[in-house]
Amino acid sequence: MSETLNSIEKLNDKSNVKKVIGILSGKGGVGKSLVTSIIAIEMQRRGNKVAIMDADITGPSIPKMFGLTEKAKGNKDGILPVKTRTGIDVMSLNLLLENDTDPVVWRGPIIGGTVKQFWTEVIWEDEDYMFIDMPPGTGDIALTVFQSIPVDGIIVVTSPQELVSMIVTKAVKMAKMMNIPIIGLVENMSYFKCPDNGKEYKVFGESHIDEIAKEFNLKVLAKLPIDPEIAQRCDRGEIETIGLNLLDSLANELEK
Ligand SMILES: Nc1ncnc2c1ncn2[C@@H]1O[C@H](COP(=O)(O)OP(=O)(O)OP(=O)(O)O)[C@@H](O)[C@H]1O
Repeated sequence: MSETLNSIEKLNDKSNVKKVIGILSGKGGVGKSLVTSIIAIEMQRRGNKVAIMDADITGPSIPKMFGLTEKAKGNKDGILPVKTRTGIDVMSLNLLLENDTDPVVWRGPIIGGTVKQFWTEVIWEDEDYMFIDMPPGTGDIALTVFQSIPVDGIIVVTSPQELVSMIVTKAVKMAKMMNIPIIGLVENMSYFKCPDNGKEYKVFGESHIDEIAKEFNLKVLAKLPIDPEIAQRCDRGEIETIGLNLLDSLANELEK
C-alpha cells in the first residue's frame, strides 16, 4: 500500500481540487461518460465549481456530449481546460488532438502517462468536484489512475446486460486494494418507459443490481432509463439541456 501512496502525482501549482470522484465501468458502452456528465451537471447546478477529466483516452466522448469544438490552450503555467456552456472545466485528449477522429493507437504506459499529465499539467482552478471518466474496465490503466491521482470515491456504472456480479466484485476488490470507498452503484439502461402506455419494459431482462448491492453492502444510487431523448442530446452536444434530478440521490450522497 505504501507504494500506492508514494506514487501519487503532484497537482499543478496553480490547481486546487477539493474532491475527486472516479466513474468506473466493467466494459465500454454502458454509459460511464453519460453518468459522468449528468452528475457533473447536477453538482454544477447545485452551485459547485465542477471539472471533468476525461481519462477514457482511447474513446473520449465527453467533448462531443458537451458540444466542445474549441481546442485547449496553454500558458506558461500549464494547460487550460475548456469550459462548457454552463462553465464546467473539461480536459480530454480530443481537446488536444488536431483531428479528433484520429484513432489513438498508444500503448498502456503512454495512455497512463497522459492521464497523469491531465492531473499535473492542467490548471484546475478551485474545483469543488472533479469527476474522472475512467478508462473502461478494471485493468492496467484504471490502476494507474488510482495510483497516481488521489481519488476520494468511486461510482460504478453497470447495465443489466452485463455480468454485473463479476464487475462489481472486481471493482470492490480494486477499491479495497487502493483503499478508496465505493460511493455507490448506478444502473444505466435499466428499463424503457413506453411513451404510449407509460409501462416500463426491462429491455435487457431482469436486473440483479439490488441483490448484488446488498451482498457487498453498497447503495444503488440510481437506475436510469433508456431514453432516446438522452441519446439525441448526447449526439447533438447538448447534454447540458437534460432534465433535472436524474442523479439526485447520488448528488445528495456526494454532498454528505
Ligand atoms: N440511458 C440511455 N439512454 C439512451 N442512450 C444512452 C443511455 N446511456 C447511454 N446512451 C448512449 O450510449 C452511448 C454510449 O454511452 P457512453 O459514451 O456514456 O458509454 P461509456 O460507457 O462511457 O462508453 P465508452 O467506455 O465506450 O466511452 C452514447 O452515445 C449515449 O448517447
